[in-house]
Amino acid sequence: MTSHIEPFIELENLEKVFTVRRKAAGLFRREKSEVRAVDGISFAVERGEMVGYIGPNGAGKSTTIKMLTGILTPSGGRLRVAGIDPARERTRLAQRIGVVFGQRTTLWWDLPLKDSYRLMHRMYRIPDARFRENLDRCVELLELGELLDVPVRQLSLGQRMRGDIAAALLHDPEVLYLDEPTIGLDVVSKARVREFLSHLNTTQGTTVLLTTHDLTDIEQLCSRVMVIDHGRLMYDGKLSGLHAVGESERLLVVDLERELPPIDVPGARFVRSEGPRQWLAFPATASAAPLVAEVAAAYPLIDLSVREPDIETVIAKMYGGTRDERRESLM
Ligand SMILES: Nc1ncnc2c1ncn2[C@@H]1O[C@H](COP(=O)(O)OP(=O)(O)OP(=O)(O)O)[C@@H](O)[C@H]1O
Repeated sequence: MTSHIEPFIELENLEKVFTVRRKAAGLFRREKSEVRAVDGISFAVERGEMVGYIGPNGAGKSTTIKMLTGILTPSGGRLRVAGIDPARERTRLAQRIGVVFGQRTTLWWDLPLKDSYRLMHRMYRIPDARFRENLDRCVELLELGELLDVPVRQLSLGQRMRGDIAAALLHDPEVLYLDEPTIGLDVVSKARVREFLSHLNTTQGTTVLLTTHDLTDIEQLCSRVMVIDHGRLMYDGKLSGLHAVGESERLLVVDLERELPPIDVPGARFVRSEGPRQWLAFPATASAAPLVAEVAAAYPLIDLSVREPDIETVIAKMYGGTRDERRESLM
């Protein structure tokens, strides 16, 4: 036994290289090429942290998560989750982690929700009392009561997602990996999922690693965010710092009573207009309140809303070039 406290998740120079064979000129020739999906990533996450793991499409997020669960074996570097090497002891690790993939379900499609839970009860050998306690808590907090007898195929996306989150938590995992848990959900379902995750983190101390394209998920849930691009860690810190590095802007969408010339107020830049609606950009690090007050005082308003920059835009600004340009440079 070592006496010092180890971080709960620890990556040191982690790598994953895929070899892809592509059809080349000539009938039987195939060219081999390498994709460095994860290209030397190091970070440590303490127990109880809730961390956002973000980046553009193809950045290497899912590949990292697959290595953290033991589904994929690293090509290089070192990896530990709760002191366990995931690829070598995948089954032992499975007892301690929960995984939710927003784009695919771990539930049995044709079975009522509660039957999927019963199967998990047996698969994970969860003690009866513990299972019942966890299920009751999830049913209450995720409002699953009326859905337990419904076959999974008949659930809406938001209901299924809540069902999947409960499924990942029945065996009391110490760490939860969430890959796009709010993708495709309506505003109300997103809010419910976020509220639940925040509650889980504060009451159970569950360590959470969250991959998402929705900046609001990160803003509302994570005190720390890591950005990866081209398989490398580009940023690790507070979300506000990311905005500053990316020099990103938020948008104020203004609905005027009638079509008017571009709004001119200090601290904001006119972007475009469409009839009586105008879009103004202002620094993401600035508060919207003074700007809203200025616009409201000087213009006949019907409505106002603030749009957050999406992560892809922030990242594109951080490293220059558009997403498509970066994607092209990958090929
Ligand atoms: N099994 C595989 N074989 C070959 N290449 C792969 C494989 N899995 C992933 N890749 C490649 O590795 C890179 C990283 O992919 P990954 O799925 O980890 O990205 P991501 O950040 O999760 O993207 P997204 O947001 O689109 O899900 C991409 O270039 C992808 O094409």
